[in-house]
Amino acid sequence: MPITFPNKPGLVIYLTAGDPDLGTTRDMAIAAIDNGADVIELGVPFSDPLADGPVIQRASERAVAKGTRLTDVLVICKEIRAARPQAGIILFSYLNPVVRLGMAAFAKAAKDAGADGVLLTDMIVEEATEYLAAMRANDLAPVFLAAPTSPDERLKAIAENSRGFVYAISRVGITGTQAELASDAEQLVKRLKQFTKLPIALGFGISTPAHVQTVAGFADAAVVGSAIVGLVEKTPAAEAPRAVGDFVRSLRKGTTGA
Ligand SMILES: O=P(O)(O)OC[C@@H](O)[C@@H](O)c1c[nH]c2ccccc12
Repeated sequence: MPITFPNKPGLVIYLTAGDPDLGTTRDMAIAAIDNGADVIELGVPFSDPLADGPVIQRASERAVAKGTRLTDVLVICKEIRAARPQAGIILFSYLNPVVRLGMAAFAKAAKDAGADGVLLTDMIVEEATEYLAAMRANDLAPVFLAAPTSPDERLKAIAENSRGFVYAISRVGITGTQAELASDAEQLVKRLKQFTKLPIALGFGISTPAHVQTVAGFADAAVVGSAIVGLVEKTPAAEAPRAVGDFVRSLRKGTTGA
């Protein structure tokens, strides 16, 4: 399915799959969708998550320690797809687990699992020929990350090769919550808009309803990761889906979304 953002602004929710366990991740994804998430980023846990701040690193460690593998994440992807046919689902991974499976096999498995798109954090657009071919062959949307430090010609390549949306990183550094949204963010979204009509989703440091409202002023969607993963960390598994659903609903307060 093509990725769409029915709500204004769009809301993308990141979950580390397998934390606290795969069944709970599935139920949290469904609760997030039912409370206004347009797109779920289903994160494949990885032992060396370079771009991640401490909250997501800890979640990844817990999920890896439980033995969560890419193939397990594909299983819950399929379950989420079956439960909520209309939602956007992006498989979110570092390159390493994907390369181990093989790019072509991964793309086919992602399609079979009902994913709409893929985001590989450490895949750079300049080296993406095989990846892009595999995405195209399986009608999957490749999403690339754009950073405030990227020069215009990189932003252009990122925008032209992304499908579904472009992920704009609000600041240089690692994932994690912060009090104020970075001032670079609006400028980056403007620069990307020169090169594409695709929706621009802004991520890194968005954790409150006020942040989401601010983002709505200049971007098409907000990505929320660490705030959700941190909530999951401190909530007993049985209560986590409801807690995530309530939090997602609160993020929408004051917006025109669901
Ligand atoms: O955690 P934050 O600051 O809310 O940012 C979203 C982010 O977590 C999610 O999209 C993400 C998780 N791991 C990443 C690695 C690279 C880029 C983005 C990500």
